Amino acid sequence: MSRHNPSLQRLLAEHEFLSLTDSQSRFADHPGSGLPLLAVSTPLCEALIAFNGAQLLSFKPTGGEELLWVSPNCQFSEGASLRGGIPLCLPWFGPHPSDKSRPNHGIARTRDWHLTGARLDDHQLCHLSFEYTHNADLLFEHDFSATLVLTLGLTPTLSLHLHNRSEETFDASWVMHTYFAVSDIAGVRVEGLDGREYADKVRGGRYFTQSGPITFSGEVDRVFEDIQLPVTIDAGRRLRVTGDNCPSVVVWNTGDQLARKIADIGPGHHTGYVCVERGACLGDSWRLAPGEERHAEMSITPA
Ligand SMILES: O=P(O)(O)OC[C@H]1O[C@H](O)[C@H](O)[C@@H](O)[C@@H]1O
Repeated sequence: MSRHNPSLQRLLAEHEFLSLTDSQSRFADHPGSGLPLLAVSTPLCEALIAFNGAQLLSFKPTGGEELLWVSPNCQFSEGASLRGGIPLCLPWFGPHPSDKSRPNHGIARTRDWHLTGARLDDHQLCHLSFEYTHNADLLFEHDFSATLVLTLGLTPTLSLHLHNRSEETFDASWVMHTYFAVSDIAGVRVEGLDGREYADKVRGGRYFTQSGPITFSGEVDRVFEDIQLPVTIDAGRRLRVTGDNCPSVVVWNTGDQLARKIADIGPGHHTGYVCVERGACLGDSWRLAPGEERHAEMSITPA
């Protein structure tokens, strides 16, 4: 388990801005057996990260509001997929392309990641590196390593480095699946996709053209490819989601009906979040040759 790894113990001892905490004290009354969390406290922000998935669960700029939503029914257990924050879906997005029995959205979000680096720079930006090393197994047959670097200032930036350590070429699709906290989904608009084609997962993956901003009056599950520009969320506050090498944008909310059927969301809780995800999936997926490394970055800023 991550909390026993020597590099974590050394980094905790070296850096006052880092401490260990747990889900029971930070997310009281949530189901599950509990998880260790890394707490970050700097002059610019407060944040919580689960080693399970290297998942940013909470981010609050100093003097500002919480950016991320965590479901009141999020199950905090080792190896669970945590419903909220920014899960990293990797090395496949959605159902596995050829074997539907494998977990949705790959394996990275449910594995244990190691904190391998931490520093606070001269501008008080906190840089954290988390690593996951995958040795071929029954769920994904290729060796790879992934590094997720979180840069936390008044805003968060997440960088992904993916390295094919195997001797074969493989395809990877992935997204940073951000759950943004909103006061009511009914008033949310997602802008910047007008006129673009999307695969509508609510209508069997068929393609349609977006007209105007995306609004939410029921289930929305749209995948846009080849989007180079930022996307803006208008939810009272305005947030810009910018990607570098993140050409895919996924916009998701369950709506009322589907929320009732998903145990870790539950009746009425769809109103508190909107997912606007950036990455590389469908036709934007990555093909990595043996030894190849690729890099991508997503940042979230006020618009
Ligand atoms: O329930 P999960 O496996 O976490 O997936 C949650 C959602 O993720 C994405 O946004 C997909 O486009 C949705 O189709 C999916 O339902």
